[in-house]
Amino acid sequence: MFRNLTQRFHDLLADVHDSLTATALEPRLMPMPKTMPMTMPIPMTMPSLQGPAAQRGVRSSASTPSLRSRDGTVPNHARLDAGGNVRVVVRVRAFLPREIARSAQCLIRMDPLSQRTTLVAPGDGDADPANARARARKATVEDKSFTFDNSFWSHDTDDEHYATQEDVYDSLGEEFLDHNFEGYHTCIFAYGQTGSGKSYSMMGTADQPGLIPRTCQDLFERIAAAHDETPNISYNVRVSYFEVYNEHVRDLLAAPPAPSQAPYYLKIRESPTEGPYVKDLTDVPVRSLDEILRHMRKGDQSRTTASTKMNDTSSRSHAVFTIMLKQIHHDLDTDETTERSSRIRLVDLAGSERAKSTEATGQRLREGSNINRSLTTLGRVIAALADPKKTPSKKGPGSSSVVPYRDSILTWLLKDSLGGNSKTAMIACIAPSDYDETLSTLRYADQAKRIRTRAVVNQDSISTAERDAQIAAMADEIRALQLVVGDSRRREKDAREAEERLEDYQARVRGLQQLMDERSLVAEGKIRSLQTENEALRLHLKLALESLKNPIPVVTVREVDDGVAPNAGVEEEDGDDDVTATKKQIYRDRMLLSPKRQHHQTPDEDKENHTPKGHRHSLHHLSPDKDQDQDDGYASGGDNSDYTDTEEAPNHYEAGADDMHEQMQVLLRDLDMFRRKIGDDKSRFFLAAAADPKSLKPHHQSGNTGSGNKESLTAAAAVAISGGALARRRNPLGERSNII
Ligand SMILES: Nc1ncnc2c1ncn2[C@@H]1O[C@H](COP(=O)(O)OP(=O)(O)OP(=O)(O)O)[C@@H](O)[C@H]1O
Repeated sequence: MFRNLTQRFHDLLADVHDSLTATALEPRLMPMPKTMPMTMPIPMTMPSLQGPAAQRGVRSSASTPSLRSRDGTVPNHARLDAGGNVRVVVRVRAFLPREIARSAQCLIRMDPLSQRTTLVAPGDGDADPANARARARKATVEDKSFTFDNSFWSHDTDDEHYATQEDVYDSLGEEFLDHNFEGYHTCIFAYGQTGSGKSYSMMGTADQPGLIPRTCQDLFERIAAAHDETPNISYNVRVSYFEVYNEHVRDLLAAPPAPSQAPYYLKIRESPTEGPYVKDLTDVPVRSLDEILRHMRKGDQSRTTASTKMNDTSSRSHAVFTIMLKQIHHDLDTDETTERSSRIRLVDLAGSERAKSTEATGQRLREGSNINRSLTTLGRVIAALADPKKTPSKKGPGSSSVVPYRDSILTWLLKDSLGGNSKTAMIACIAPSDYDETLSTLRYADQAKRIRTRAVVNQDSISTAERDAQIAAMADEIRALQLVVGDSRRREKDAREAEERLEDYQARVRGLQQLMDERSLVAEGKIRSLQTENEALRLHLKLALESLKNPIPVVTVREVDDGVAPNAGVEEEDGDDDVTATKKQIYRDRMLLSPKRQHHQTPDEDKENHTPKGHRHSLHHLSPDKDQDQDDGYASGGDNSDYTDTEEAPNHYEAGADDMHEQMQVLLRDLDMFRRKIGDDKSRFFLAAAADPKSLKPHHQSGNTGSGNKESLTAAAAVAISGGALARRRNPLGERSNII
């Protein structure tokens, strides 16, 4: 009956396993590298992996074997245990030369069966100065025992339970890499006081590679093996490496800044799906072990380390090496694509330190202070996660506690790993002889054991139809984006051309504007010239009119009195027709100014003859009074002396009329000629102004404007005066208005 029950139990377990496996993971996606031949070359930098140690089995009595059995299959309970506690292992290192020198005693005991670690209180024989304080509290100091998932005894190489680097990897690293291939995020971080062996466990040395290089090697071995087994799986591996130094994030894979440049720090952002992440962090795709090891070494060299009294190469920062693994599997039977993404986070924390022990000063002291502060926050986070009920909540009793992730950069960045979607392990590194520091580390580790995380498989499956729909949607999006890009390029080109056209247009407008300005200057000059010429012409005409209105006859009264012939009284001017005309005019005036003719003189003429003062003297004979009162030679000569005989008078008048007619004919010809002359003057004047306005300018611009202009005007006036005088003389019967 018992056998039946056992059989039923096994059957039931098998059913549950099958159904869960079918719903959770595609078995073919799980690579089984240990059964596969080693196809990846093993680098020379990892000799231990090629030696006998690589061939031997796990022999650390203090560690449990990997969850993955040696035949390459993954135990089912590992797959079912998605959520779980933080896995905590403790590792004690060997004595360092300085500890041997001071005859330090090993205070650590480990039970390989129970995985119990015991810290022994320093006894009376312990003279180690590091335990002076503990010895001083002798009454309260006692042995302390803690049980962990693994207790790695790495103190004495001769001990049969000695845990090598390989043992640590096989017990912890290998199992966590299994989880990564299953699709879980994982995190392994090393914690402990300075010089306790964290960097040694995580990075190792050239001949004793630690957890990180071994994980990288195993990763690429498994990928190579999986490719050989199932070619329809493709893998994508990316790596990043950063450090948190003095509460700043530095990219360890980026080119280091020049010595003169300030260090470049990265910012932290938080995504709703991925949680906190480092913005702009270098994320390098890697295809081989060599490549990833090269990046690891490069980042390791960039890491901030310094020599302290406690450690020659003390890490002054928390270093985070991250591997992103993506597995894409296409099932040909179902035509379904499955994608798993997992993150492998390997953290080498800076060590807690006492300023007194390290004797740090200056920058080292400041680093130590920052390290301790962030580790204290880590302790509070661990405490809050380990005992949520004990942690006070801001929302009051009963509500979920607030974990102070954001109190330090380290805890903020490790938020997901410490209390979220991750399978997490802590390697608590302890020195063999420092009671107080080791006790502190063991307490941390013991608390961390109680932290539960909620790891989930990060897997997406899509059917062919969904994938086709996604591809179609993406193709549509690409087409739309191409259109947008094409459109914006076209618009950009149009805008550029329009801009060029506008510039060309503006240049032309500027040219035209300049031309207009120049022409306007020329036109202004012309206008000024014309105005000047116009003024000159006005003056010319005015003088001509004045002259016409006030003719200046040259009369010598005495000669007339002396009975000289009509022409005798006129002053001679050589070769001047006008003089001849004047003489004739004088004679005509004599003739006209006889008492008979005086009746025909118009009142206007009478008035005009009185205006210019100078002329009045020469014209006073026109007044009837003057004719009677004064003997000016015209009246007496004309009326009384020459024609006393009334019978001879008509003949004399007839002869005079004939003479006058003849004189009038002459005068009319002269008048006609004068008109033409005036017309010529006028036309010449305007033609000259129109053809070349500047030609008239010198009168104004030559600097002797006064004299030049005067001369010109005088000449014009002279012409006008003479012409006007002639016209006036030749137009005694009111034809003045027709002259010009
Ligand atoms: N298991 C071990 N076996 C042999 N040597 C070890 C072991 N662990 C640590 N050491 C040695 O101890 C010294 C200090 O180790 P390590 O530098 O790893 O300490 P750490 O905890 O990283 O210190 P820090 O926090 O100051 O960086 C190194 O010389 C290292 O080689």
